[in-house]
Amino acid sequence: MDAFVSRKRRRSPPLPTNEEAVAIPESTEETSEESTDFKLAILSSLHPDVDQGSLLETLLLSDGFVETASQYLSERKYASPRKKQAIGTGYQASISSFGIKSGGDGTPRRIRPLTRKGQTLHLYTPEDIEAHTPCSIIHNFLPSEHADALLRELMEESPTFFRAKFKLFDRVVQSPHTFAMYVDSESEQELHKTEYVYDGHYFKDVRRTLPEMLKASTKVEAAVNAEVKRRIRDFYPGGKKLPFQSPHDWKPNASFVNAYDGASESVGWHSDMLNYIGPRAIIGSLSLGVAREFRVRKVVAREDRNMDPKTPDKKSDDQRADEEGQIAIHLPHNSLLVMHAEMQEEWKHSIAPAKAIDPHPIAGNMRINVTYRCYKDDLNAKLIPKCRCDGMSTVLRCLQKKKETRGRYIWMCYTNYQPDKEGCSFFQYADFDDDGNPPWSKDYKKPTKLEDLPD
Ligand SMILES: O=C(O)CCC(=O)C(=O)O
Ligand SMILES: [Fe+2]
Repeated sequence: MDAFVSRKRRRSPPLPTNEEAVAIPESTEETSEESTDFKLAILSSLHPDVDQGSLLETLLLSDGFVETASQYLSERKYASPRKKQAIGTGYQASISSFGIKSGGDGTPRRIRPLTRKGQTLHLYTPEDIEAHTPCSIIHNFLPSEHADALLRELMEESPTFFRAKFKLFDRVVQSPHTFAMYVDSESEQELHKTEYVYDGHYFKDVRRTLPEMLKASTKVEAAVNAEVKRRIRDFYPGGKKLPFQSPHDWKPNASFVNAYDGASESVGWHSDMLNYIGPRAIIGSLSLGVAREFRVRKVVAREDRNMDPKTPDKKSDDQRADEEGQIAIHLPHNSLLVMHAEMQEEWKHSIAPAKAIDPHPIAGNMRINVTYRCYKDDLNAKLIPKCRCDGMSTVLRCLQKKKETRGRYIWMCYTNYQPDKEGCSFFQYADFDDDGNPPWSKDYKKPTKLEDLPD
C-alpha cells in the first residue's frame, strides 16, 4: 500500500455515509468492503503497474466509479510511485497531480473531505491541503537562516516551558507536550497574568515575544492576510467572507509556543479556545525542527451519524477519528500552516504521537511550533461574561453535536477543567454580528429585523 493511504479492514457493515464525512456518494453507500476490494481488483488488472494506494486514492477521487478511475489512470497524469519525489521528509504522488481538481472553472471550490472510515489520508502538497482541509501551507516560509535562528531562540527557552495539568473525567492528566505563552507588549503581559483565564485558571508565566519571534510575526502577518484573501476569493460561497468572520486584516499580538520532545509527545484532539480570539478565528502556525503529522477531522453531528441526539456520546475522540477517518498534514521544518476561518468551529486537530521521527540537525528530536494569534480588544478578559466561580471569565464554544443548535455560540463555565475545582453550571447563548463583534462593541451592528426592511 502506498505511503499516503493507510486502510484498516472493516469488520462490521459500513456506517451510513454522510456527504461531509466521506467521499463515496450515495450510489455506492451500500457497497461493502469486499466490493471495494473487487473494484480495486478490476482496476489492478487494468493497470497492473500502478500500486494499490494510488488505485484506492483514484477510486475515492472518482466517487467509487471504476470507469472514471480507470480513465484517470489511463491518462497517467500522476507521479508513478517508482518516480516519487521527496517533499520534506515524506513522499507523495500528489492528489491534484492526478488531474482531478475540486473546481477549476473559476467558481469557488468546495472543501470536499476524502476521508473514510478507518483511514488516514496523508497530504503533503499545498494544492492537496487547501483543496481538502480548512488549512493552507507555505513550505520554506522564512529565509533558512532566520528559521534556524528562531528555532535556536526557542530551543533555548524550551527547558522552562510548562506542562499543563487538566481534568479528564475524574482523572488528572498531564499534557503530553510543553508550552509557553508570549504577548507583544508589557501592558498585555500584565493583563494576561491577572485577567485572562485558560482551562479554568490564570497563567502567571506570560512572557514577552522574543526578537526572532517578533521578526517572524511581521512576515506571518503578511502571508496569512494574503492566504485569507485568496481563500475567500477561491473557496467561499460567492467569494464572500463567512458570517461572523472579521472583515479586517488579521494582526497577531500573542502566541503559544509548543515543544514536542521526541516521537511520543503529542497534543490530543481539540479545537482552540475562541474566548479571546473570537468566532471564525484565523491562526498562523509555524513549525520548526522535527517534521510531525498534524491531523484534522471534521466534526460530524450525531444525527448525521444516525445517532439518537439524546444518547450520551461515549466514544473518545480517537475512536471517532478512527471511525470517521482523518487527514494527516505533514509539517516539515520552516512551514507555515494557516488555519482558516472554518477550522475551529467545524474541525478538530491534533498532533499524533509518531512511530518514528527523523532527527533535525539543530533540534535533535524536538519539534517547536509557534501559533500566532490575534487577541481582540473587544473580547478582552474584562469584557466577556463571567461565571459564578470567583468572577472567572467563561469559555466561548460553538455547538456542533446536535443539528438543531449547530453553529450557535455559547459562553460557559470552564472551571470544571481544573484539577482541584468544581465549576458552576453557568451557560448563556453568545451573540455576535456578521463581522464577529459582540454586543458591547462600539462596532456592533444590530441585525436588521424583517419588519424593519423597506417594502
Ligand atoms: O503543534 C501544533 O502544530 C498544533 C498546536 C495546537 O494545536 C495549539 O497550540 O493549539
Ligand atoms: Fe490547537
